[in-house]
Amino acid sequence: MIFELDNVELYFKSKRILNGIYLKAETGMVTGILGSNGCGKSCLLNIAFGNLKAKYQLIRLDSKPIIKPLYNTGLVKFLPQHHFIPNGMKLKKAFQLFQLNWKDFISKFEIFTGFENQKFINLSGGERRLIETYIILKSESKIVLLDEPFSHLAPLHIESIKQLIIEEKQHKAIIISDHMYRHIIDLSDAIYLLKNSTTKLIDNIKELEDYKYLSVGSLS
Ligand SMILES: Nc1ncnc2c1ncn2[C@@H]1O[C@H](COP(=O)(O)OP(=O)(O)OP(=O)(O)O)[C@@H](O)[C@H]1O
Repeated sequence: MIFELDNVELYFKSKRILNGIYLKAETGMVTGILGSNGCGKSCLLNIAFGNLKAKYQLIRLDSKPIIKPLYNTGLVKFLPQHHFIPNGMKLKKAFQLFQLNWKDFISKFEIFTGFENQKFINLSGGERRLIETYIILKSESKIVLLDEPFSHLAPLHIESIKQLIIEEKQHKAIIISDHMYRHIIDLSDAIYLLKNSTTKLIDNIKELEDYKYLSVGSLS
């Protein structure tokens, strides 16, 4: 499946946030979005999901325009920056709702053994992020949108989530944004830099320094 987001123009009052955006993602690929704070990465993912309506936007799936919000197609899962599992929900209930097997999860993340009756609110920030990222990555979809999945995660968990992303991309198109640019560079088959309201497809990662997203020497 090929997902395209095209010709996006977003304003908040008279402030232009996005303009002339193009982004393509496809099954078998991880598409990374990099950009500085406030450049519009979360807005872009919310527009893709259907949470936010821009002044102009065009979404195509396999070249066909999609008019209804993408979340209504049943094809997409979205990890937003904020938590989406209710505080009082037990973990086993969250897994049930997303039709995921708790034992499969435990086989990858043993430290959660015995946590199935815990309420979401009783987990640490990193534990909550890990559970939500796992649920979004593993549950049924064709397109996955991940907004800062690595926030609050310990290095070993980041490596496990990266491994999961590599497994899941075999049958999904994955779009990911995070400030941990080295992990994004590692994982991505294509990278877009969001700067001056628009996307630039990065051919050579040195361009990330040329466009002043990174300071010179960061990549050496
Ligand atoms: N509901 C809103 N009303 C007004 N302005 C908004 C709203 N939501 C976002 N913005 C503005 O739009 C811009 C882009 O926000 P966005 O959250 O997409 O940035 P981001 O690239 O994800 O930033 P960060 O990396 O810091 O999370 C920011 O200047 C933000 O202040």
